[in-house]
Amino acid sequence: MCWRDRAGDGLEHESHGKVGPALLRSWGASPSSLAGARRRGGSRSGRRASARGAVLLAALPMFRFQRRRDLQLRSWQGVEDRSEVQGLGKPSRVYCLRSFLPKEQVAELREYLRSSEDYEISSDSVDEAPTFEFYPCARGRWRDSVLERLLGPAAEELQQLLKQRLGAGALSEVLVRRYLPSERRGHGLHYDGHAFVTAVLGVSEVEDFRGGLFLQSEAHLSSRRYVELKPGDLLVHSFDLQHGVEVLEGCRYSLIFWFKDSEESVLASTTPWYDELAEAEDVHALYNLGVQHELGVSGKEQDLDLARQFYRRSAEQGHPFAQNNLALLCEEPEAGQWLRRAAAQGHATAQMNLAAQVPEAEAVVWMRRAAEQLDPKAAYCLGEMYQRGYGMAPDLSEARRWYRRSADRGHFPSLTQLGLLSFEEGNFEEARGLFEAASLGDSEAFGHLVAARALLGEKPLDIWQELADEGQPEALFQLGMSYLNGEGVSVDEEKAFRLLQTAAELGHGDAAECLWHLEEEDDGEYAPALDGTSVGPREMHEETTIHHESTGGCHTNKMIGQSKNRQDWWERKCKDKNKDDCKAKKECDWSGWW
Ligand SMILES: O=C(O)CCC(=O)C(=O)O
Ligand SMILES: [Fe+2]
Repeated sequence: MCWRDRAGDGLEHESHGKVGPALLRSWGASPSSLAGARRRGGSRSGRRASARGAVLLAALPMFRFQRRRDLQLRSWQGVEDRSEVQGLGKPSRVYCLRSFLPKEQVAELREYLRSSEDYEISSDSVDEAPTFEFYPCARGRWRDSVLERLLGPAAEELQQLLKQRLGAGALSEVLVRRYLPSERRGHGLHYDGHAFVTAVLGVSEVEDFRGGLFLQSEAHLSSRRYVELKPGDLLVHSFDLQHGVEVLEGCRYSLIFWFKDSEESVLASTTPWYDELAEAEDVHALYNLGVQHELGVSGKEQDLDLARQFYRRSAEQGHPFAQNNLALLCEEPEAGQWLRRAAAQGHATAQMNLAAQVPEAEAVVWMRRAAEQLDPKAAYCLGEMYQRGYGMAPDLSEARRWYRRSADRGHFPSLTQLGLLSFEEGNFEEARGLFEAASLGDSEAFGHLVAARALLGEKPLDIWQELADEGQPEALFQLGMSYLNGEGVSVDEEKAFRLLQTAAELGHGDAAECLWHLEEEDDGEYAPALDGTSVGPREMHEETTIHHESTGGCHTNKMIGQSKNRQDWWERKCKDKNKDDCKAKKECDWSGWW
């Protein structure tokens, strides 16, 4: 059997004969579609919510705000809810400005987001599935005039508020996300590792979906609490709060503002606040610096020794993500010890990693623990264990059940597996439907889709052509390879190159690699075919590779935390850097916001 790390850490682990998932690291989220190649998604408005009012609100563990007060800002007056989340170290504060955006404005926003055709389907930095997101504002610059009109004043008000309260704050990105049943269902627990302060605006009506944004104070799912955001409510939190999204039913739209500490950090894409906090042994800052040095991102050089040092300092304080990532960077027996510590805390990623390294019977136990925590990848792996009879008797109905559970949580490869099971049973129509749904987020499904359609009477090349005409990168690649090798068509190198080039531009790694090798082999012979493109195949290959390495393997992290000595740090920063804001801060009740 071959298990491939679909979460991918860029290394494409494969272990033939040995069952077990490849090792998964824990990263924070990053603005993924800003880095690396992009693909444009078509309009999905046809798939919009039909569930409004039909979603039954079964009891979910909800996050409760403890305090409430009236608040007056420059152009907004309302109620602020506040609470604390106790994880590692000091409690982390969370604020919610109720009805920050007026109803009519949110209704206009919602309609705009529903009909927008701007959603990207490039790989997410956390789980590598298509993002279904877009950035109306990037690096502090708006690029969507409608959203700028609707949200610009609110972003400005927030920025002023942060400057007043914290002595720092500059709008970095605004991000729109949608969570529809056939597309994306959530985001695993993570930090917004690049953002100093995050503000999430409720967009959808609460009856349109079940679940949504959650905060989680410990590694295990049992500490997960969902936050109810009505349309227009704004949740504000700092970089040390771990959170995620899990839409259990229905459709949800969300709008996220990311602020950095200063305009310089926005322009340079850096996160200087971690450097100061790490000096005070802040467990979250240490972890985030570990990630940055491991990947060489956010202005940090890639340096695995430094990454190990930062992870170790965080892991020793009990941070499960740091323990997991450190385990993957050190030798046995230390590696196994860290992994067991993280898994014992309930960190699903570490449980999956451990399952990859222990004997079969124990592997099943750890994988089941991870799968039962709603982890879609673990559910997929458990399905595969049932299908293959790994550590237990094969059981196809249990395999299907776990694949279905995983697919319902948005894991596209599980749909491919379900399709293959239907295919093997000769149920080609059903298989075709499943492969079609899977192909949205799993490029492996394309080959199966073509096979199923061929068995239903169509010509494979016609199908690839049809999919290529729709701009599917895998189809462009396959068709390109057919023209290159003369498979089913006469050889046409120029056409092949154009197809491969388009596929590579859309982020198809194999296409970029193929172009790169061909250019190497043929010593620039094909250069004319590549004229007029801004990025040559070599650069494209490198870009795609960097994209995979920096964003892959990103199963996310499980802990909410808070920064030790943060108050001291803010005070110091305020004193050193912004005396005027410091004065304003005192007038504005410093104790309220951090
Ligand atoms: O969809 C949301 O409300 C939040 C998404 C999120 O946490 C993120 O994009 O980092
Ligand atoms: Fe986030």
